[in-house]
Amino acid sequence: LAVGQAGVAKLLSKEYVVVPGFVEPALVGALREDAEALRREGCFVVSHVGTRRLVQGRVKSTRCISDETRRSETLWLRPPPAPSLGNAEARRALDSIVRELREELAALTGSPLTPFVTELSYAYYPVGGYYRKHVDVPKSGVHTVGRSYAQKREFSFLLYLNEDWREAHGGALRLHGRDRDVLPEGGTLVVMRSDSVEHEVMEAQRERWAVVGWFRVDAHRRAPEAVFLAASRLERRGFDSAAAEACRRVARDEGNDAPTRAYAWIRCAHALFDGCADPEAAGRAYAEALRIEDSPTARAGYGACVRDADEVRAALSRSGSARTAAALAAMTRDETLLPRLPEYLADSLRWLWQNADDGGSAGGSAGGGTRSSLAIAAASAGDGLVLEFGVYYGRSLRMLRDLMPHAELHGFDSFQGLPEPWDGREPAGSYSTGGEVPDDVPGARMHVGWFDRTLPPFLEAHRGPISLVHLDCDLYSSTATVLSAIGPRLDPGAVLVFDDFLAHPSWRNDQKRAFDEAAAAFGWTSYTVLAASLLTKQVVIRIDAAASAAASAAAAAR
Ligand SMILES: O=C(O)CCC(=O)C(=O)O
Ligand SMILES: [Fe+2]
Repeated sequence: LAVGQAGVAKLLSKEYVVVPGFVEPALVGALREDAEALRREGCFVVSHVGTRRLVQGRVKSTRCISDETRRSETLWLRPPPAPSLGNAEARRALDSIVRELREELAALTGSPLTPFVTELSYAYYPVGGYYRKHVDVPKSGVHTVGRSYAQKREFSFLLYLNEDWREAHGGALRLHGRDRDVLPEGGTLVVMRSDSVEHEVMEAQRERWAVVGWFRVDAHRRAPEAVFLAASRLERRGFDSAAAEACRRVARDEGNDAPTRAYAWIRCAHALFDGCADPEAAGRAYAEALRIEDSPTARAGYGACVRDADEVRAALSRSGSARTAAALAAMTRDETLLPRLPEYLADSLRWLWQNADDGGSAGGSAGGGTRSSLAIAAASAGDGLVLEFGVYYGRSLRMLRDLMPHAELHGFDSFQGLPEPWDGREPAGSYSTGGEVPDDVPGARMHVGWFDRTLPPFLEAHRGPISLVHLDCDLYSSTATVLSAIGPRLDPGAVLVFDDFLAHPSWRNDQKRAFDEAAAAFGWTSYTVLAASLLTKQVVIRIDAAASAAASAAAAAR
């Protein structure tokens, strides 16, 4: 299942490539049936033409239904249709094909195709349907809007779903200026450059079905290929040794400029520290970064890796960033440092000193990271259900899998990103995977959708105790939704890992507020902060006392 080196070479030189038999007939048939079923359910809409574009800072829309240009119907597959409709398994298979295709094209063309914003749809052309000559994106460099940042379509791809298509059926894809008509025969893949290949769908004499999609690039940041690949590997896989190695290669490449190399060392260190649990190697990578250029991030990271207390102090005190100063204060318990910190950091630290079981340096509050927080949580948790809210590409879920190989693991995510903007920092839609659901966490079950829809039926069906909950969903509202649903099911000993609890300006109004409200509602009169990190903002809390289940249920009902 690959376009292959030769195919990609063709794509680069001719701007298009045709790959017959790219997908096997069984899957083509399943997708075709899925599309037909979804159309019977009324999911398709009449296809539009035109764009919404930013022109001199204003949105200019030419989107409309134009019979002159196009007669067809579309069903967008991002976000995905409800899994109960059609054949969701076939759609999942399509998702992984599209993902692999994107990764292959990114690797072999060097285009930084972003995983976040692949567009994907089913297209249906009735008898008499057509799409007149057009290019999929104007060359002028304007970008469609409605996304968190501008991304341009780079490659268009088509996968046809029709059995035994003959020339007499019409409906060919005509590639203008290239003297080529492609019959929409089932399993045939076409990839073309979105901004240059003029094409047309000739009038179909038979119903015509296709998968149509676009891979996009971030138009503002065309990184060098290797840096992109390393970064995207980190984004998806997060913290494994291959990611560390990819970053190390970029860092050692003398052809890259100093900021790129320093950045790559820092990301390499991050992968080593958090994924490979190898602080010594991470410390060396941070030191390499510091040799290239001094930065608070590298200093803070270095400080979190080295063992020698004096060295840690030296690294942190020279970093010049408020957060590392706070980490230093946390380590040394030096209250005289508090007045020099921004109020939200001083406030975070005071809270920590009041609540942590060892008085504040819990879990090395200089900076534990996701892995060490989860490891501390896993060590304390029982053997009931383990739930993660906010899965993204699944990197922390993979860590949980490693740490708790026998636990029953469940991941919850809409895979459509944040439902609302967070704290002015992350726009709505951040952390979307474009609907991609990670399928490589062994034994983990995924629950796709908004928490308030997926959680109640889940809790109905899973009556056993809940031992560990990883709340990586940022928002007050999402965290509150989860805690109010699972609160009645948390017994003493249950462990909560919050990913963004502490040490950001609105911390008292985000996850902390959701926790305080749940503690009041469910009678968590006593709890222990097992670990906290002023650098990475995580907090691990074990509930030590809870009102009886009946009382909590009553509290939930109030
Ligand atoms: O279905 C095809 O062959 C081409 C469709 C197309 O050009 C488009 O949707 O932009
Ligand atoms: Fe097109």
